[in-house]
Amino acid sequence: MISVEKVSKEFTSKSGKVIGVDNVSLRIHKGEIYGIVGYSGAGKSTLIRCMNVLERPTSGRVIVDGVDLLGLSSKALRKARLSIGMIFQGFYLVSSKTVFENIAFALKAAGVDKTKRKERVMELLELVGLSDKIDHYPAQLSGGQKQRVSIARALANNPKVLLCDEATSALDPSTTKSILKLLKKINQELGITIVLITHEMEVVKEICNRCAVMQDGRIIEEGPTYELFAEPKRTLTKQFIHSVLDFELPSKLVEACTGRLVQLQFRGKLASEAIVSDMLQQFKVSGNILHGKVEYIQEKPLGIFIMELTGEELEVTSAIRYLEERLEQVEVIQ
Ligand SMILES: Nc1ncnc2c1ncn2[C@@H]1O[C@H](COP(=O)(O)OP(=O)(O)OP(=O)(O)O)[C@@H](O)[C@H]1O
Repeated sequence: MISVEKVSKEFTSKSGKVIGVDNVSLRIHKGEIYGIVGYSGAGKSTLIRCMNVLERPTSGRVIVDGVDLLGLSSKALRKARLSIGMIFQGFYLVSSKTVFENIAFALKAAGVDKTKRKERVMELLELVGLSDKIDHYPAQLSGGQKQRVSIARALANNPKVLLCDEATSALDPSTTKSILKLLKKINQELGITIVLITHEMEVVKEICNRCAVMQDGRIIEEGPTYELFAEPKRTLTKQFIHSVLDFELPSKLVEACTGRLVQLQFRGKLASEAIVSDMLQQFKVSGNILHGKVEYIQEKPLGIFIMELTGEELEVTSAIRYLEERLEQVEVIQ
């Protein structure tokens, strides 16, 4: 659906040239929710803005739904952009216009007649759950409601793609969840391909089928979300994953441990199998779970547990080997 081919974007500022995006190639498939994660300044906004040519790449190609956007005239580009909706962290609603007018404006700009506009706005407000706010002004809405209006506006002309530029970054965690749920519904029910950029791995974990990690204008790692969480390769990816999955034991607790501390990772259906209890039955060791967490990523479980194993040295070593043979990841941490 979206093909970004060797795209670079260079800015010229007073202090010289700045590279926003550095030779990025990406393929985003029809119907998926694709996340791009990175810290501030990584180039995420520039990259997503290249996808609808709000930012014109210095080099490379951007193809959306088979159309090479950089080869289009201004008029043809305006038309092509109707199939690419976009929402932003700051909502960008017109404060002097009501919810109805904010959404109807996008339809009017696309030449939709008055009766159809009314019908479509009602339909969109129903979809985003704001039918009762049709005559409200943006100032009378919460942040989450404003984002719902901007989603309705972005969907007004039936786009095939929705680009989300830090769409939940200004929202509290529970409002973030409700907006992510709405995006998922839009993806599933309307089949709209969604690209979102974020600095929060939690957002990626929640809804993205695949994701990319960006640093210094480049994509440094990419893949299905579950695989990235289970087996991150790059240091930065690990840092992002740890913000969701990791936990630290209090140092006093670690110091007081007399046995061996192991960190176990369970993946997929293995998470529900009784490997640990089998191990405890087969070896003369006792196991004390000190910490544990199971995250569901794309509905597949990924669990991490820290256990203290105590017993005769040989038994503990054999028990660890038993676990190593059955689990994807076993790390002796002390
Ligand atoms: N219009 C511009 N002029 C000059 N430099 C720019 C411009 N826009 C972005 N940059 C630079 O390009 C790099 C990437 O910025 P970008 O905003 O894309 O990053 P980001 O990952 O989206 O970060 P943030 O989340 O803070 O917006 C930064 O070094 C930034 O300073």
